[in-house]
Amino acid sequence: MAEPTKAIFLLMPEWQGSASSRAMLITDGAAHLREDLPPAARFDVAVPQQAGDALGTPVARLSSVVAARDAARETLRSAEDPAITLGGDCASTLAGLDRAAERDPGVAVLWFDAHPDLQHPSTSPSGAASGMALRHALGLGIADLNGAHPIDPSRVLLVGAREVDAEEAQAIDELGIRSLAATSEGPAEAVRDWLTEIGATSVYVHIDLDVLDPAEFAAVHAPVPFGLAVSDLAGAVRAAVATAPLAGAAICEFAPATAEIASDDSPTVLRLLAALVSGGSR
Ligand SMILES: NC(=[NH2+])NCCC[C@H](N)C(=O)O
Repeated sequence: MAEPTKAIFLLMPEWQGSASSRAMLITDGAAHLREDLPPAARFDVAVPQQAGDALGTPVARLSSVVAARDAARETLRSAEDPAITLGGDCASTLAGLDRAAERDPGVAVLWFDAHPDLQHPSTSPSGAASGMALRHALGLGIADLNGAHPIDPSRVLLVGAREVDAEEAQAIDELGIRSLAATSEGPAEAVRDWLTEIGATSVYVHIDLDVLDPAEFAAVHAPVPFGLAVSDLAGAVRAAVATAPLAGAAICEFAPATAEIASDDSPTVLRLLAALVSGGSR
């Protein structure tokens, strides 16, 4: 039997990085998830309440996104166990991902998302920091949001991206970022093979819930058809953490429109959490 991974949970109800007019549903979603997290391992990140200011940049609500990231960083400073950030938009991944890269330069990043989040602020169609999250993790955005420990693009695998802006397609090409289509058979095996091929010494798992097929998961702002089945996503995550130890993770964009949708879909989030800490058999 595999040893479960001991992890801490960072509840980070950040919505300011989202472009949706219904972004505040993320706050409701976070409140819902909070109840299911073990209190002893749960840390509430002090996300500003106010929308914040772009600070003269093209990034909407940048001041609040930066303040939230810094608050998460502070929480992580003394943490030993891998951290799983949840309850926020995709930019909520930044502090945990940077922490994982600081601790292990050999970390590999699995980016499960309907979008590659590789927009640069200067070309972003929305100004949403969430759509620029991976670019900043690579250290290729603006100084306010760039990671202090940039990930090498060769250590990133995009899984399930199917709504890709032209600038993002160009970046994927130029940076040589590998990707796996949502429709590909057996994502677990492909993920395992890739981690082995690049010699990953740990793995950071970013999950935007919109990577899932809308037929199986409704609690996102803007569902994108033809996504991953829940069982395929959970299986790929289990395969990943069985191949390399979990360095950290984020589960983002849980935005249930109603209490009923929240109740229907939160078990899926818990299933993904279980997969993240499943440890695998090493
Ligand atoms: N993490 C997300 N929800 N990303 C959506 C991004 C959509 C688009 N590429 C943008 O930058 O606005």
